[in-house]
Amino acid sequence: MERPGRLLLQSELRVRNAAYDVSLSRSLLIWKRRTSSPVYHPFRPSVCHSVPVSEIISVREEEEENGSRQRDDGSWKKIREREGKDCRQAFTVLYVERCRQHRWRCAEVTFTCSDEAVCQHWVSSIREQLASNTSRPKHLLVYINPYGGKRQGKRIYEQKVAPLFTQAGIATSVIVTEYANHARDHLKMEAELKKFDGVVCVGGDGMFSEIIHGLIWRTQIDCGVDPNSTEEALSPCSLRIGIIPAGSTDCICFASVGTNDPVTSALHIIVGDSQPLDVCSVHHNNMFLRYSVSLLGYGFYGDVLSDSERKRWMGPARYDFSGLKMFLTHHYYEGTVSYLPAKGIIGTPRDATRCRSGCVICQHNGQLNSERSEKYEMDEASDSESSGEWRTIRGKFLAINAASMSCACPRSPKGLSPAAHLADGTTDLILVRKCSRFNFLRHLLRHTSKDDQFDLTFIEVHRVRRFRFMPRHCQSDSDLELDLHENSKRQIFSQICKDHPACGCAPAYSSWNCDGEILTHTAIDVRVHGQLIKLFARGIEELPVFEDLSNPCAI
Ligand SMILES: CCCCCCCCCCCCC/C=C/[C@@H](O)[C@H](CO)NC(=O)CCCCCCCCCCCCCCC
Ligand SMILES: Nc1ncnc2c1ncn2[C@@H]1O[C@H](COP(=O)(O)OP(=O)(O)OP(=O)(O)O)[C@@H](O)[C@H]1O
Ligand SMILES: [Ca+2]
Repeated sequence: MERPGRLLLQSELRVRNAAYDVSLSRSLLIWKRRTSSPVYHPFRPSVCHSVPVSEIISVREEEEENGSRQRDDGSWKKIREREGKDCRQAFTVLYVERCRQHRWRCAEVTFTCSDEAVCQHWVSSIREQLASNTSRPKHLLVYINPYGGKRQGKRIYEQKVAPLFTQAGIATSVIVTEYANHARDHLKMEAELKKFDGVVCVGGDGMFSEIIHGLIWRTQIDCGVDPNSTEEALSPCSLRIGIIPAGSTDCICFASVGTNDPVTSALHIIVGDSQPLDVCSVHHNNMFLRYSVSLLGYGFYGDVLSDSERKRWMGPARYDFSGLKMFLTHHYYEGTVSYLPAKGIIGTPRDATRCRSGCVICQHNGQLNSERSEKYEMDEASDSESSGEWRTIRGKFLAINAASMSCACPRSPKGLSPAAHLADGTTDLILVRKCSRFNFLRHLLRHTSKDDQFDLTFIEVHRVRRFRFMPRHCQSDSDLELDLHENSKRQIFSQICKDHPACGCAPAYSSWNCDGEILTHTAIDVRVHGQLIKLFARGIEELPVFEDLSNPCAI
């Protein structure tokens, strides 16, 4: 609980006709029921509420006419007329109320006071406090994907989010995308980012990935950095991004807020939260492909995604059907993984830490990472293969997953890598070697339970800063032209085999699932850029501990 600062205002006001002592300080609004009778009522708890000023959404005056009160949205609210008393002034405070499972909702309380001047003073004082909070957005650029998830993006925004933004006095420019990559291209070329202090993504993980692609690209261009380079450090984006979940997995929203509820996300945007986030850049032979913040998956998750793309009409259920189909098909893929283990960090993929609000591991490793990037700039040779720090693993894999965050989502509440951190500058590389369906099912089941996901013999996990993957069939460039014919023949066969599952042979290639989009290449080079972007979120809050004695109501 925040300690109350210096008192700014203190009055006796009424809430539903009961008398309350109401006080406003720099950090808290408190209203405490006056125990009217001098005798202490041992059974009546002295009702006291306190709300941090940083979580007040807005304050509005209530006009009153003949005993009933008109709200801003035109609906009428009866108030009990006080016999013979003069007309009373009233104002309503809207504030964040925490519910179960990290959900937030907008609660309101109406104060009536006898004297109009007092009422005006309260409204203007609270408004002054809100206006002085510079981390709150004033003008947002909103992209709505009408096509993702259950195709409810527009309805979700219009019914649940826009009214809250209006209440909070936030101006919005809304763009409903008409085709894939519309948002990315608009951000790259047309958007005048100077006008806005935030971007809102109404859609799923794929839409978010598209938006950060546009935003990061634009930021590099504006800062004179070549976005294609594999060695140059990228410039961080100053604009925060809010996610209104309207997709099928929504794991980025789930892992950074703790729930995929649109109202909760809208409230985190309104109060102006800020959560840094790692971003992976993916290249193929020095050509930039895409950014990833949640899952880069080859093998199982890649096949699930490519099979589900044809079933988008099923909405989110498409993943379960494709998942079952790919589980039964049980293909494995050969290739070589090389990675650069993260040095000098605290935390491992199998420790008991969890990334929560104010995560010390992200703060510690994040700084380390920024210091390192200066050093890195100097002697970037240190990262080349010759430095000997790189590890290489060759083998047959059912899945190769790089989780830059826990990837917690409704399907898998703990996530693919429960101890992964949002902003620690690393990604957890999970290698699932060829094994029996039974064992693979044991591994999958652990995604939905709390057991240690990695204590199985055929699984290994490494916390890395960079990694590369080369499928076995993809020869190194030198001898490529020699058996190009051989290769293309094999690719043709593998394509034929892929299209006709009846044929028993396993295809040589899977595809990479990059935040829910299929990558165009399988041989990739991935780098983690620590805390490259920021979300309108605060990480998953620890469950509220019992009100400690420093609770302002206890005074
Ligand atoms: C038997 C129960 C097994 C339950 C296994 C649950 C695993 C769920 C793991 C979810 C991991 C989500 C990672 C997030 C990736 C996102 O960036 C991306 C874009 O949104 N989403 C997907 O690629 C979407 C990926 C969604 C993959 C769903 C896979 C469903 C597997 C079903 C296997 C059933 C086997 C049953 C055999 C009897
Ligand atoms: N107007 C549009 N028409 C067609 N496709 C679009 C449109 N707008 C965005 N897209 C594309 O739709 C794809 C999927 O969108 P999104 O990720 O929001 O939904 P989803 O895939 O169901 O959710 P998740 O990624 O969480 O599983 C994105 O790659 C995005 O580029
Ligand atoms: Ca990370």
